[in-house]
Amino acid sequence: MTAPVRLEVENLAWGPPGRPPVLSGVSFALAPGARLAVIGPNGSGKSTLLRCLYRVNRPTAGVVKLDGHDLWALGPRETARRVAAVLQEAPPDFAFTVREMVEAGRTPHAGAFGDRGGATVVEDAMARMEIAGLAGRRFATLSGGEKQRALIARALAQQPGLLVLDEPTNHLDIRHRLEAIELLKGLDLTIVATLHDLDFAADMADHVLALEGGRPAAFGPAQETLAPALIRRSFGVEAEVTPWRGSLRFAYRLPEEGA
Ligand SMILES: Nc1ncnc2c1ncn2[C@@H]1O[C@H](COP(=O)(O)OP(=O)(O)OP(=O)(O)O)[C@@H](O)[C@H]1O
Repeated sequence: MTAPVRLEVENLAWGPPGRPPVLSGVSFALAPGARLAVIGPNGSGKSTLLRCLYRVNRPTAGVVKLDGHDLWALGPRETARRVAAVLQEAPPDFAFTVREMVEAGRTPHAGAFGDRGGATVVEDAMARMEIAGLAGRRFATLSGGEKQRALIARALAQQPGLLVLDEPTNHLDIRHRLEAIELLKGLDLTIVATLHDLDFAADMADHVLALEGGRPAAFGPAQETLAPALIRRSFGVEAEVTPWRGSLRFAYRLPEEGA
């Protein structure tokens, strides 16, 4: 099992070749085991930031460091041992079964002598996501929520030190959403997740990074950062924020005409 990583992002920028950056000036640090929710309106750069964290987008400026090592100085295999990603884009409609999908998470750990203990890790990951009963089914035949749980199971089988998730509660029903959040909180991992639902951001995260137009608008402890002023500024809505069982709950409405 990889230990949770310390993640440092320093003055990060990314843009498509020959075009202005769509993400810039992003800096933050997470202690090992911290959980960050990245929030912000559509098109604010959340997925772009995640792509920089799992080594798809090479920064055009700045650096991403895992335990002090530049992500781009680590090879892809070394990165895959440390970072797992659960993305919104479902994999193509291939013929893999659910078990084979989850087993694919073990690839970075397979050495010359195979992957000792890997089968147990795979079974454990499927049990945690309640998909053991679906192990023999073709992934492509699963419901949206079942697919999402299989993708999280694959990431867990990878035993990363950093888990990056793009809208992990998408497609999940209310109970599975709450269970997924509890599961993430129970993992001894550093976590970065984009979340549109601020209730779940407050439930899951100890820190929040708000992006606006590809730039950081706020970074700090979740309970302090998720305040009405930030929500109004970021999303253009009025918010009432209520403490609730150690977390926060949010009610919204559009601003009154002329307000
Ligand atoms: N490869 C690319 N080429 C051109 N523009 C891009 C590319 N990737 C992202 N962008 C642009 O960068 C901006 C940020 O996109 P991104 O997907 O990171 O936003 P987001 O905050 O995740 O949005 P959403 O909440 O809608 O998922 C958008 O305007 C998007 O069109």
